[in-house]
Amino acid sequence: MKKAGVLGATGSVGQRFILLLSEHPEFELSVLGASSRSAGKRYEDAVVWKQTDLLPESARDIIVQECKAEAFKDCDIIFSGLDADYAGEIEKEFVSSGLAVVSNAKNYRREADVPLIVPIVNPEHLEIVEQKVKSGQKGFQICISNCSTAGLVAPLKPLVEKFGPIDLLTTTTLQAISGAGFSPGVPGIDILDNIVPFISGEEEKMEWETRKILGGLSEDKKECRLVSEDAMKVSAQCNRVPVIDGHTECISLRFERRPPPSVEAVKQCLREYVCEASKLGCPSAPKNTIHVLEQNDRPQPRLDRVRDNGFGVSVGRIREDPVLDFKMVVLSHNTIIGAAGSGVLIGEILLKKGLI
Ligand SMILES: NC(=O)C1=CN([C@@H]2O[C@H](COP(=O)(O)OP(=O)(O)OC[C@H]3O[C@@H](n4cnc5c(N)ncnc54)[C@H](OP(=O)(O)O)[C@@H]3O)[C@@H](O)[C@H]2O)C=CC1
Ligand SMILES: N[C@@H](CC(=O)OP(=O)(O)O)C(=O)O
Repeated sequence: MKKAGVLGATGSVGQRFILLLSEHPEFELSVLGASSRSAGKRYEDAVVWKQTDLLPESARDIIVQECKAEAFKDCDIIFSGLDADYAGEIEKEFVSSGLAVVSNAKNYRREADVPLIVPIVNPEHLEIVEQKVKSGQKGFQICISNCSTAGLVAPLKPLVEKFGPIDLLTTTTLQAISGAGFSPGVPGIDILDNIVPFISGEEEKMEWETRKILGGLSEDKKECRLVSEDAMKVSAQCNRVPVIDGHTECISLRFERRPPPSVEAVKQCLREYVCEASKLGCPSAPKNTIHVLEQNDRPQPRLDRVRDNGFGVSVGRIREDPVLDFKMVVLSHNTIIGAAGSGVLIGEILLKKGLI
């Protein structure tokens, strides 16, 4: 068993890490960290537990630590769900102390030598980490994408692989409230009977991160190369809706190549896609990476977000678009494949590759 540390263990993403790691076959929950408000307390006393699954027995009595590398020095991997206002400095100290950090925070996503990973989409970018480990470097940073971006790129990857570049892409999101975190979280008065058509920074993140995730690597495999803005124009509009978990996205896209494929070919391509983590036999990898739904009123967050335990992405209403080529509705679990689940799956891939 590898020892796992969790930073930001009391938050929305942190609680999901606790659930995913508490009975994991390869990782054991070892050290938990949060702010000084929580440090020194038993996890059960520090956390305001908001998951519908019960707080796992194995986590209850762990004493929460301050997020200092010294307390985590025996961990094989660190999963971070830290508030981005504090993640930058804390994660830097962990990496420079020789620890492997897989983070949900946005702070280092734009660094060229930091892979931005959605494990069901671009695990090949972990080659950057492989180079670092081979050269003797101990600590390294991996970032997990923004949660809406994770759902968006899942169907795009197999489509681009099979049918060539997508040059125009629009997405309108309907994002769950768990995406806004728990401290303080979205007030009931703002979201009940309502939709909020603004999520700070989200549209810019989606538009930029999509180009990094679908891009390649430099020749020496040391840096990421973005798809250029000219080659792929991405436009996102983000909305907060009264759903607890699961981000829905209405997307439209155009392929550069003419003529475009048929609707049936697009569905087939998505159905057949098997992510690398599944091929490697990672325990959390989805059986079906993409679930193509045929019912005309699906996917729906309450009904479809837990497909493949939240590691699978659902795509429905795939049809021709009179403006671009195709439109479809994508649903992904924001704290599982959009956050903590991706972290755990990245950890499993690192383990299979002997990088931790
Ligand atoms: N929620 C989601 O769906 C997604 C979130 N993310 C990102 O993941 C990260 C965590 O998000 P989320 O779980 O929603 O946020 P929360 O607000 O729910 O949790 C934040 C966590 O950070 C800890 N924290 C706050 N201040 C400090 C500090 N000064 N030092 C150490 N720890 C501190 C909190 O501990 P304490 O309880 O002690 O205050 C808590 O554990 C963010 O960077 C977010 O942007 C990314 C993708 C999806
Ligand atoms: N902004 C996302 C969650 C999030 O925190 O994303 P990021 O890590 O990119 O800031 C949401 O509100 O649903």
